[in-house]
Amino acid sequence: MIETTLCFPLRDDGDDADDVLLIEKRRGLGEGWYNGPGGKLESGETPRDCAVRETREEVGLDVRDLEKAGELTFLLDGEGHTFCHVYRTRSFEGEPTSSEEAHPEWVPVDDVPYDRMWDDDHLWLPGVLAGNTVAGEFRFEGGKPLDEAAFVDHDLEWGVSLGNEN
Ligand SMILES: Nc1[nH]c(=O)nc2c1ncn2[C@H]1C[C@H](O)[C@@H](COP(=O)(O)OP(=O)(O)OP(=O)(O)O)O1
Repeated sequence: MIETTLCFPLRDDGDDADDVLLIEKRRGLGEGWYNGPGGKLESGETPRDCAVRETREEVGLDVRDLEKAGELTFLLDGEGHTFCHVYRTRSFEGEPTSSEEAHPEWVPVDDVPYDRMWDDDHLWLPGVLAGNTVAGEFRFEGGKPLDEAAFVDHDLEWGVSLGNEN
């Protein structure tokens, strides 16, 4: 199974609500859709280090103090395809900048474009952005690539204890 990360930087919008930093993905899996910065673990890398590296590479933001918010398993035709570690943070330095991989955009958490994201995101991302923790399994069918397969069903567990060691 491919091991991946997603990181959701949050900032106070100055009006008692939050913005989240999303990217419009410019290439690879999920191209053209919005998501958090993130990607595949390199060999020997911890998930947390991967989330920090990918966020720096994709949007030029140095994130710190990542809080583990979710563990998601994506199955394709009954087999494990991707395991994804999800983080959020309010601690970062720098200004988001576009790269070849991603175009960043601060978006109000109540205005996340779920219609332009993976079909599973509206099920778990609102809770993650509200501070909850989640473990989820999402089943896709129809063959590779995953972003052309159909999302068929899922199981979710909220308020899970994820520890902070990875
Ligand atoms: N169903 C799904 N819902 C979701 O929100 N994110 C998903 C997802 N399935 C995969 N992802 C995320 C995990 C990971 O951050 C990203 C895919 O990883 P990568 O960006 O590394 O993939 P790429 O094919 O672009 O890889 P590279 O060619 O190495 O850049 O998509």
